[in-house]
Amino acid sequence: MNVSPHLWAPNKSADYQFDDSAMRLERAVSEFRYGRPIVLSGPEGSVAALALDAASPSDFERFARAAGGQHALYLSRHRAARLGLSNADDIAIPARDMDFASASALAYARDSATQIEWKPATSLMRTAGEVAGLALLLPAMMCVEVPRHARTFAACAEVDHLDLPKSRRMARNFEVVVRTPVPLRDLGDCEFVVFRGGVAQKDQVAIVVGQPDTSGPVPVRIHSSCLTGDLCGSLKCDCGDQLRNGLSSLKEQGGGVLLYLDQEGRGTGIGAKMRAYGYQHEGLDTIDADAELGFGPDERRYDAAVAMLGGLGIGAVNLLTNNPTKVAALLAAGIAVNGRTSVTGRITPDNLEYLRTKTLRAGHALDIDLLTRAATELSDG
Ligand SMILES: Nc1nc2c(ncn2[C@@H]2O[C@H](COP(=O)(O)OP(=O)(O)OP(=O)(O)O)[C@@H](O)[C@H]2O)c(=O)[nH]1
Ligand SMILES: [Zn+2]
Repeated sequence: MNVSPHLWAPNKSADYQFDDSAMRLERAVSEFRYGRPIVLSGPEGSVAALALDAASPSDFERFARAAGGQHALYLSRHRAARLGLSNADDIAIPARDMDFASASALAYARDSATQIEWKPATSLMRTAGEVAGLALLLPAMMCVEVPRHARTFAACAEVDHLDLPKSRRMARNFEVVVRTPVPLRDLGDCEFVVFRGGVAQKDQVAIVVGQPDTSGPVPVRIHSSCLTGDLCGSLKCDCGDQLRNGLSSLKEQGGGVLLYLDQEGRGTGIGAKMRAYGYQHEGLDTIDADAELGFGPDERRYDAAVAMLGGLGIGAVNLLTNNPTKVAALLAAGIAVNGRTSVTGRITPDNLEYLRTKTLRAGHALDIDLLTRAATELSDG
């Protein structure tokens, strides 16, 4: 049936305009992950960026051709420090004659060449680095300034320099999708509360054990997902034990809440975590292994946790953790932390160094004497 143009009266207020920061970021995150360039724009112009971690050699070549040789390799300050280039700056290394293998080696291989020319990264490149973080990609990308009116990257997803600061304000917009009872072994009645929101985030789950009284401080465990430890019983960390001991402790305390956050690998993602394991097998500790890949010691944010506690009507907690950053994040968000209890797991030959690094380098409240005795006993056989 043909509709006469006279009968079609578009309602302007119902148009799909989609001009918001979250949408632009989420599209850019998705494009980045598929190995396509994105464009970052600000008052100083525009920069196109291609995430090395997601790009194939042919994506790399295509980008280099489009950039006309003017492109540079962006690396985070953590990676720059590992290469001995800069302790303070994210950097940009001119890449005219760089091939895919050399760029990848500079981005994340050990013992890469260190005598190279570099400049501090521009602020738009740093914005691209943050988008890579949201996309759970390594903070390493090819970048090129896009001349005004150039059409080369016109089809690419675009992010405005203000989108990230704006999206940080949206990072705490979470809604409850569903609440459903799930009986759990040894714990009895529990309820799973699924939250959806944030920017480029998966759904997050709160597990309510028993019926905690939210009028006072609630026993709470904030647990970052660990596929290897929680699900598969990996001996390389204590996460699985902490998950189960944490839930049991909530029951013993008469009920409480476990927030299961989508923060695999301290917020770097399962891909980066497994790459970091490769470097741990070569002898690096967990923090240096992450730095080798360009990451800081802990890339996690706790906006989702704060939003979920708010959604559950919890304003004061007794936190089950050894991690001072979690306590600080809640306090900074105005949540009262009335107490802190340790949650521990088994010490094994495989997780001993992981636990020692947490204590000595990340300030976790674990008993270092106990860990040292365990190390001696394990080495004595
Ligand atoms: N990058 C990296 N992440 C790891 C490694 N081992 C475990 N993880 C991650 O470390 C995080 C552990 O999180 P949590 O269980 O919340 O523990 P935590 O920060 O140690 O603090 P508490 O358990 O609360 O004391 C999870 O995101 C794991 O996926 C590792 O070797 N490298
Ligand atoms: Zn773990």
